[in-house]
Formats: sequence, C-alpha cells, structure tokens
Amino acid sequence: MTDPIMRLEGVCKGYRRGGEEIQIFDRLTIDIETGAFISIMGPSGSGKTTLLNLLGGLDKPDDGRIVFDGQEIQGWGESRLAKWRAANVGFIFQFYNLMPSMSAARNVELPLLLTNYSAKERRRRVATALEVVGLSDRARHRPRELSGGQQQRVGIARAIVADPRLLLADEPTGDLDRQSADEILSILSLLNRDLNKTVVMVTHDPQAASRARQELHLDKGRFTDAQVAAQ
Ligand SMILES: Nc1ncnc2c1ncn2[C@@H]1O[C@H](COP(=O)(O)OP(=O)(O)OP(=O)(O)O)[C@@H](O)[C@H]1O
Repeated sequence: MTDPIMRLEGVCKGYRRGGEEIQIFDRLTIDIETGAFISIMGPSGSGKTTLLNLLGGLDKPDDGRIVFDGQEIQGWGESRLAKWRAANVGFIFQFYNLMPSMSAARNVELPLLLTNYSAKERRRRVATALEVVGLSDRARHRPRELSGGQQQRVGIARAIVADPRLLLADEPTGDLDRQSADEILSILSLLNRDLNKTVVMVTHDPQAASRARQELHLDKGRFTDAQVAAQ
C-alpha cells in the first residue's frame, strides 16, 4: 500500500435548513490512496457531492481532519485553499461548465491564468492537455461547435492542464450517450494508469462505476464497503 494522497478523519458535516439540522457525515473516515481510481455510487442525497466538495477544499467540515499529502487543510483560509486547489486538484463536472464564448483552447487555459506561467508556457501546456484528450484539431472550436463528448474532453483537458495529482469528477458521463461515456471513461483510466492521476468519480451509472479500480458505495453518509468501514 502507498501513502494516502488524502485522508478524511472523523469528518462531521451537516447543514441547517429552516429550523432543521441535517447531519450528512458523522465521523466519516476514509483514505484515498495515491494512484487510486475510485468510483462512488449511492442514492440521491447520500452525500456524494458533499464528499467531493470536502476533498476539493470547496467546503469545510464541522469537525474532523482533512489531510492532503500530510498537510491538514481544513483550517486554511480561502486564498491559501485556492492556491492549493489550483496546483493540486482538477474538477470535472457533469455539464462541463465551459465558457460558451471562448474557444476550447481558451477554456483549457483558464486555470493557468491564476498561475505565473508565461503566455508561451501556457500555450505549451494547453496544447499538451488537448493532445492527451485527443482534441488537438478542435482547439479553435467553441463549445457549441463540439459534441457533448468533445465538450467533456475539453473539461478534462482544463482539469489536467495545471498537472494536478488529484482529479475529482462529479457524474462526468451523466449527460452522455454510451459511446461518448465509454470514451470519457477510457481517458480517465489512461490518466490514472499512465499519468498517475488519483481519480475520485461520483456516478449513478453502474457500468461507469465498474471502470474504476475500486468501487465504493455511500448510503446515508456512510460507506457500506467493508474495506472503508475498517479504516
Ligand atoms: N449547501 C447546502 N445547504 C443545505 N443542504 C445541503 C447543501 N448541500 C447539500 N445539502 C443536503 O445534503 C444532503 C447531501 O447532498 P449531496 O448533494 O452531497 O448528495 P448527493 O449524494 O450528491 O445527491 P445527488 O445524487 O442527488 O447529487 C442532501 O440532503 C442535500 O439536500
């Protein structure tokens, strides 16, 4: 076993809605091993998106620790978290979240505008990311000129352009037909296997889930899988 890239330890998270307190996680502990490709399935409301938001530092736990590469991040302020996220985490969304007025290349470049890379270095990285997802010939196209599968490939190129170690994907194939979904899953597998990205993917699709190397199931804020329950 390698060291975990991320560890959630005793994490509690709840929301107050109206006068009612909803407890989503009550002392949840899970290790995300470096190099893992994990799929997470579970009923609506079981906490899947909340979990990704905690892993990506977009949301804070009420209690417990979130450790990335040995560093506790849960107490960090927003600007430190934003810098950490830009360097270490790539997000992939169900509906791609591309800017409609920008070309594929410009969309992919966006996360790099937060960095100190020169324009030349940014162009080089964008070209590499588009090549990895097989879209070098679509760099100048706008999102509406691309199929859903191609738009998601742009979304993946944007997620990897800063070369983060962790990819968090929320229903990345939820809006795609089977063939496009399979292509996206093949790209995620390749990123995991050949480029050593750790991938955590939430999905409702059992076929998509089975492409991961580890399939986990969340129910009412708890993993029902024995290997996680033992952590
Ligand atoms: N910002 C928020 N404020 C209040 N309640 C929230 C908030 N975010 C999530 N919740 C509640 O927390 C619970 C878990 O939500 P979450 O989105 O993590 O579930 P999910 O498993 O991803 O569901 P789905 O499969 O429908 O996307 C739900 O009951 C939801 O309504």
